[in-house]
Amino acid sequence: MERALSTEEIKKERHQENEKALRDKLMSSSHQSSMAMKKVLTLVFVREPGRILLGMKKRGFGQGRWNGFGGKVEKGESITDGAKRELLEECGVTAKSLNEVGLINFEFVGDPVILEVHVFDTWDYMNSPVETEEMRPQWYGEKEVPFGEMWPDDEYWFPHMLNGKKFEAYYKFEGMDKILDSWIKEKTEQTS
Ligand SMILES: CNc1ncnc2c1ncn2[C@@H]1O[C@H](COP(=O)(O)OP(=O)(O)OP(=O)(O)O)[C@@H](O)[C@H]1O
Repeated sequence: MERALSTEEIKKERHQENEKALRDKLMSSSHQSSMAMKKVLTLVFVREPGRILLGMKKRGFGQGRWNGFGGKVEKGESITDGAKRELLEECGVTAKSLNEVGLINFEFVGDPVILEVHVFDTWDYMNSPVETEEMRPQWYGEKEVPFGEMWPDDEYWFPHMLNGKKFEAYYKFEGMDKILDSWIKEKTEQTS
């Protein structure tokens, strides 16, 4: 017959259980981080007083949604060079300078790839936007941004950008429409 455990023995057992739980947690998180892959992307918004340039994505990831211009940073390219290249390729605009406005990490349930999106804006650019195979550009008043036809995260961080505030944010998606978890923090510096 099993005898009752003493208080000391119970404590020891609990301690061992906690240790094991902690070990499992650490192992699974280091496992995850060794599995996790990052894809570095850019997102650029052309600004003018009171209005912002958006593009309707005509194909690929985010098709059918209004967004800024951007895409994957290529090997050997700096993030800002990648941002400028995508802006030019997607709507014919050349940014003379870019302001860093935000950094967003996106996670999709079931996908080990984390998207690290570097968000920029520019007030200093050349050429009028033109439609390309990838994007149909359109100016929107800052108060008429069509959040209903954009990525659902946009409505949370756009106000920070429109107010000239830098931010860092995280969104965990289930599918393309549902945000399960998120945080956002504003940086103290002003961008404009
Ligand atoms: C999940 N919530 C999101 N909210 C807002 N914006 C998001 C986003 N997720 C991705 N984005 C942006 O969408 C573009 C995709 O670019 P994407 O077409 O994949 O890149 P690129 O043009 O290099 O691809 P191809 O090489 O043509 O396949 C890129 O600007 C990226 O920053």
